[in-house]
Amino acid sequence: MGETAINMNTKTDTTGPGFQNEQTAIEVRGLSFSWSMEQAPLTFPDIHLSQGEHLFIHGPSGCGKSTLLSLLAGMLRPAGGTIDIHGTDIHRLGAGARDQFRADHMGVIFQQFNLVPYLTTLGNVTLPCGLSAIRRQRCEPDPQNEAERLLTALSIPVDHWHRKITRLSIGQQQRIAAARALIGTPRVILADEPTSALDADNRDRFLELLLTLARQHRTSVLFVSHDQSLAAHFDNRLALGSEQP
Ligand SMILES: Nc1ncnc2c1ncn2[C@@H]1O[C@H](COP(=O)(O)OP(=O)(O)OP(=O)(O)O)[C@@H](O)[C@H]1O
Repeated sequence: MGETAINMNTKTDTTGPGFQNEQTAIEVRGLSFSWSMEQAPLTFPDIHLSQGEHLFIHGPSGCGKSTLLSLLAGMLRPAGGTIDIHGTDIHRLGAGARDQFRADHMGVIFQQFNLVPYLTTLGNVTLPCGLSAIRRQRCEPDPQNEAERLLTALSIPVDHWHRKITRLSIGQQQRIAAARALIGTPRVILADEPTSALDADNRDRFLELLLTLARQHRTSVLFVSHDQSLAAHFDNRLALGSEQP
């Protein structure tokens, strides 16, 4: 078995303005993961992100960006290393507690959206509030109103709000996945290629809204994208694989 770790030429710059003395949001140390015995393990650079910082993660296809987000979300278990989110080592939690921690504190935008096909747009957006009392209590004034405000900000027409999600376009579904991640202001947003299905106008509006809301609520954002033109919106960048930052 070739156990050579994939060479992760990395550069991380987490010296964004004004965050040096803030509370640590994410601390990743010595992280590695193996998909199988046949594949060389993926190794990841250490990450330190203070509360409210935004990190842009990029790198060539297959370098491990989605795997890293799944590890951070607690959906994959590392082969080695630790992931602390706001002081909790998430992989020391049992499966149920880890799921609840994710529901309470993380908004995840998956590459494949993971929307619930039999629910409406509003049903999908308010879903995290049914799974987490913390997220529900943070909605102003209530989950329905916050969902409507997010959908309006993301330009989803009112007549789509009560439609089944499968009757919406891919670009609309991607924005609904974003609204679901943002509702109830989680502490951390993990976004995997969240603008891949959007045209340039919607992409810019989406990114502006995501980062504006995140700044207002001091939410930390880890944002994965191939699209290097988006890097300028972020204080901090992390290059995985052989690509130069
Ligand atoms: N379910 C899986 N089973 C086995 N190997 C996997 C699986 N998912 C990913 N891999 C492998 O892990 C490595 C990292 O994959 P990952 O999807 O994290 O990369 P990525 O940087 O997100 O790629 P992309 O930019 O194409 O989405 C790749 O070599 C991939 O083939």
